[in-house]
Amino acid sequence: MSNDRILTSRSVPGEPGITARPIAVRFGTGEIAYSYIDDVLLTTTVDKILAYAKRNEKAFRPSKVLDGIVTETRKSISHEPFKAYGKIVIDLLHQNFETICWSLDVAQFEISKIECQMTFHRDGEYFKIHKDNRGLVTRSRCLSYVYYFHDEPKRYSGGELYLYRDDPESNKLDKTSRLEMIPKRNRIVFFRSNVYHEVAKVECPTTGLSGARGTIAGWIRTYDFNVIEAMSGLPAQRFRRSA
Ligand SMILES: O=C(O)CCC(=O)C(=O)O
Ligand SMILES: [Fe+2]
Repeated sequence: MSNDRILTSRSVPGEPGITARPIAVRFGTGEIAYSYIDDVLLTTTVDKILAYAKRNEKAFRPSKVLDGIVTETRKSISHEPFKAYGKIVIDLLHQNFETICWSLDVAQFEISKIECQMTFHRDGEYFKIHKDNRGLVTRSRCLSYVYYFHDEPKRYSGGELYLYRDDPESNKLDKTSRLEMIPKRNRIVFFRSNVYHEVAKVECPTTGLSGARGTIAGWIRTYDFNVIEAMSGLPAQRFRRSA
């Protein structure tokens, strides 16, 4: 695709869990682009994250949307805020922030906060089409990231991440514009939080977290009202600086 970009990712000094893989790639055009970096953590770190999740399976709860648990919209289990190993991913995002912004044609902005949650989609689970920044409390999310991990060999099928554009004329979701990303172990994907996206239903023959579709996902937020308004198309005045 002519619009694809090859980017250079940086390792994080003093963080042995992160590899210095040199390539990130972008797919798609305009606003429904996503970019990714493959093989981003050491394989031993991926194994440790999986082992951590399985050891802490009891800490996972049904995933929520803004209105709480709404299983017609979102079905999965999450662990939030996710501290263990979250720091590695957050360091990685800080270190590669310039590259990530460039890959998505977003001007660099002042980061207020990076959120982080660990989620598993098991057999039959999904997340229907949504944007990550439509609520008052989520409006300051600018960029979304998703790090993928799962047992090897991969046991599940489905679970694709689909991105959709807004039709510029009607400002409504254009379902015909679907861009597909098939989750790959040890890949981190980035997209703008104002892009419609969905997680297709997962099919997985195993139970529990074994073989399921694991992610560490979250959002890079800003304080900057101008950026919030430009990215979300919604008024930002009601945010305090801490939001
Ligand atoms: O798991 C994914 O691929 C996307 C997750 C997502 O859309 C979210 O957590 O808001
Ligand atoms: Fe999302």
